[in-house]
Amino acid sequence: TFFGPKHLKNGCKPPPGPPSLPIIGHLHLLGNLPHRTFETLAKKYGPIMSLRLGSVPAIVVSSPEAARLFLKTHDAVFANRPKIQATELMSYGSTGVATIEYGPYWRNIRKFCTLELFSPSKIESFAPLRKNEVGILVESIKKAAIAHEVIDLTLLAADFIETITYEMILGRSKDDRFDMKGLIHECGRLAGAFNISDYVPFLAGIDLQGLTRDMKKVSKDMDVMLETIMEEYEQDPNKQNGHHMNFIDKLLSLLHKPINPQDEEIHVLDKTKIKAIILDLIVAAYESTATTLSWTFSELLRNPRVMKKLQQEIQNVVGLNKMVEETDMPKLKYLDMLMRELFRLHPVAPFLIAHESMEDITINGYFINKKSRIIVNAWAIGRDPKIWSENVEEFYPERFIDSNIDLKGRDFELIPFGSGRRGCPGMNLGLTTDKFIVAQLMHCFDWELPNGMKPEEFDMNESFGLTIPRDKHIFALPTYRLVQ
Ligand code: HEM
Repeated sequence: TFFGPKHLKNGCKPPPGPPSLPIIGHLHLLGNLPHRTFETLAKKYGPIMSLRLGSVPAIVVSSPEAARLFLKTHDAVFANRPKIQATELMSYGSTGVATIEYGPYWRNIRKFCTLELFSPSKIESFAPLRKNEVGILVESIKKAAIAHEVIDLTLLAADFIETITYEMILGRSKDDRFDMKGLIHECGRLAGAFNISDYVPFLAGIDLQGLTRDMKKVSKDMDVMLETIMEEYEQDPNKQNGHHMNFIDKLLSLLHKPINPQDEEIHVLDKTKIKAIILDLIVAAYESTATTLSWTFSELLRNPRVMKKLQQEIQNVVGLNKMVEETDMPKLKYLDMLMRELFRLHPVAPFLIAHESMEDITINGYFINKKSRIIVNAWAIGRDPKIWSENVEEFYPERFIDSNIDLKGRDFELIPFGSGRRGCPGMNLGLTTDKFIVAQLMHCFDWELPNGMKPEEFDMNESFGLTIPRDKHIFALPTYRLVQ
């Protein structure tokens, strides 16, 4: 079998796993929703489980204790990202901040992004943008409410996130020449797919699933968009050259210069590297934030009790005669619990982003090969009845009343943003945006399902990619509820 004697090291075996087939290993087991398949398999084989994806060894991690071992105790060994066809083709040879291999260049670009995009003062500096755009959104929903029109909430939320992503990262208003959100959505689908070409190399040329073809197309379209944006920037006579520079200005001002002149290894930024950084950022920012919103609205529509309780809390703190401000957020304790509950059930990146081991290592007596694919099943951890009691499937924010379990990467029961070196640097930015828009839309409107649909009939089907988007859009009927 695959796990023959050569895989024994110091008498240690690889972690347990199901029997595999020749050549394809376990690829045939995955199904359409692999996070669910892996959850079922881990119940039988344990929280550190071996799989073989064609020729690639993979370890599936499915408990808080195991996640702590991989993302904290031995974080440095697992801080690499695998090079897969998706990142090679769609992220300029795996050179963006989320896809690049672990090392000094990654550290420098991550530091740059943190300083220019994710720091508390930068997040704060985008507050007027969020406020303005949420205001516009509320006005448009108000019109629909007056006309008793059902609205596509998924689309409105996606447009909102697209607009602020453009402003924050690309430093410009949304541009109707490009379907950025469509391209990003396609990137997410392709980057999350288990691509046979990655695992069974001799089949790569055949492109059985048609993924290579789709990746080439989306990367070409993305490149046209990024090239156009960068060219227009360079030709813009008003481009900033003082202290009000935005993210893309700052990045472009480093063109042909080292990103960190003090570093022992000098990495000069060229145009392709800049495109790769931007691309990874817009994909990571848009897809996760928009998907989170769509699941939050889904759970609220399906659980009118929770929606009412949230509305009541905001009403008590803010009052019905004005809109929510971001400064109200720290007072909204129920909203905070609600978001933790949301990420427990819907960690939008079910497997985080794949990690890869950089050396052979023995963990809990199990031998793990260098270059193993590490799949942390954050989705399964959120639904483990041993951690969360029997009502795991229920959307019940009150479970956090007496619980300090937080979602920021310290508590391994709840890791929607991952943890450790490769954990999400955009966490606070994403959370700030999502919480504000959820609070505002629930405060300004009552929401009902269309055509007398009952909450329990509301469809919660998922599709699968790097994130788990809803299968279908959400339609709902708003009623304005503020007195002004
Ligand atoms: C609700 C919103 C968000 C969620 C749930 C989320 C989730 C995640 C997860 C699970 C990872 C992978 C962690 C790992 O592999 O261990 C990640 C990585 C990343 N996220 Fe986020 N994210 C969100 C928002 C954002 C935003 C708004 C940005 C940027 C503006 C962003 C930028 C990134 C980047 C650059 C990485 C890669 C980090 C690295 O490889 O070093 N994320 N995110």
